[in-house]
Amino acid sequence: MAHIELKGITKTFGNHVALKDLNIEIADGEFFVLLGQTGAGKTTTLRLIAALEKPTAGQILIDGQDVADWGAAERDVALVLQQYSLYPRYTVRENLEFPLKPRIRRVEPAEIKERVDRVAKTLRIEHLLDRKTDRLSGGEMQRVSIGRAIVRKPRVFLMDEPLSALDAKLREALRTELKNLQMNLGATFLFVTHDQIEAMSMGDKIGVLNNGHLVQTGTPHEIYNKPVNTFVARAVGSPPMNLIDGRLEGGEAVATEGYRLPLGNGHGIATDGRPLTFGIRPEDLFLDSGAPGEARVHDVENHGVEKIVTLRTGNGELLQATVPARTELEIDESVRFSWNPEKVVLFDGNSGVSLQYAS
Ligand SMILES: Nc1ncnc2c1ncn2[C@@H]1O[C@H](COP(=O)(O)OP(=O)(O)OP(=O)(O)O)[C@@H](O)[C@H]1O
Repeated sequence: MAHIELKGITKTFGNHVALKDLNIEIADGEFFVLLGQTGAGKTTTLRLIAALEKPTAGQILIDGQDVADWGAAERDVALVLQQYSLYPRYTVRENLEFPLKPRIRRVEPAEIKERVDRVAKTLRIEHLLDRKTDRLSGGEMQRVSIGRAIVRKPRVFLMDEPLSALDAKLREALRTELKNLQMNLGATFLFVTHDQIEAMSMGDKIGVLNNGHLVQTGTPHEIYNKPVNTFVARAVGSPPMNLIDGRLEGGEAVATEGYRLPLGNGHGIATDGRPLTFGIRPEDLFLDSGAPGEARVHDVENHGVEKIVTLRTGNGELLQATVPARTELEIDESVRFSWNPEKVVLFDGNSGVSLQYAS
């Protein structure tokens, strides 16, 4: 197990800056998720920690030691990729034994057997041990890939979108299993994904990466409820946070559209007239015949326990609200809406930075 620290890491490829002044601290035994869109720099971060790339600037510390001169073996990290890197002609058992065979590790045959059997049991692949890996399903192959990382008992697990090639149901099941596994092993995990649901459901901490910059680090609760800017606000939550442009006037949020909604206490730093973006989660926007906002029903999606209603305001702005499934709504029906004033997040209208964090 290990504590990892990236200090001021910059990585350039020619003129292209893949990572810029990245600072991340991952505690011993923590499940840290790096969330970002394609090209954000997620894989590069993992490759730097795994000693497959060298940083252009900055330091990587493992348990407080600068590992700049350490090779992959010395760093003792396991990398699990989206594509299963298994030997197809070998059995599952042989694939699991493989990382323990190099002479450098000197693991005794009896211990190899014991470790492989234990890992197979943990991952529920005991019945597959004698099967060739090219005869496995995608989910089984990914279990074996994870197993190959676990048998080695590495200090750190680096996982590069290991679930993204699987179908939705399997992904959901493996998400839970992987999280349980990490808790049982007490291992340090750095898991990268572009899937915000994966990030929210698995991470003890999430780091949101945008274009090589780490925009925010926090618990899933902090990232969801206190996004530092409108980028993070949009990156998590499904449907995403509603962002409404407007300004503050006498304690009310005045949307550019013309409707006014109340703002609760605790928003004292906002001055009248300043351009603002009001952020409100769909679960905090509600329909009520006496409410001040006017809109028409643009779309209704039935999700079983709830409905997601898209409202079209006077100027054609689209807002989303989650309402109980029993709510009856017709497309184009005229409705009134308001929000929970305590849940509104205010962002500067120009920079998009949350006023909670702005100076
Ligand atoms: N070896 C390389 N040479 C040149 N550019 C590279 C190299 N590796 C990565 N890059 C660039 O660095 C940026 C970050 O790439 P990286 O693979 O880390 O992104 P990512 O977040 O993992 O994306 P994805 O989700 O698509 O895998 C991208 O713009 C990519 O094109």
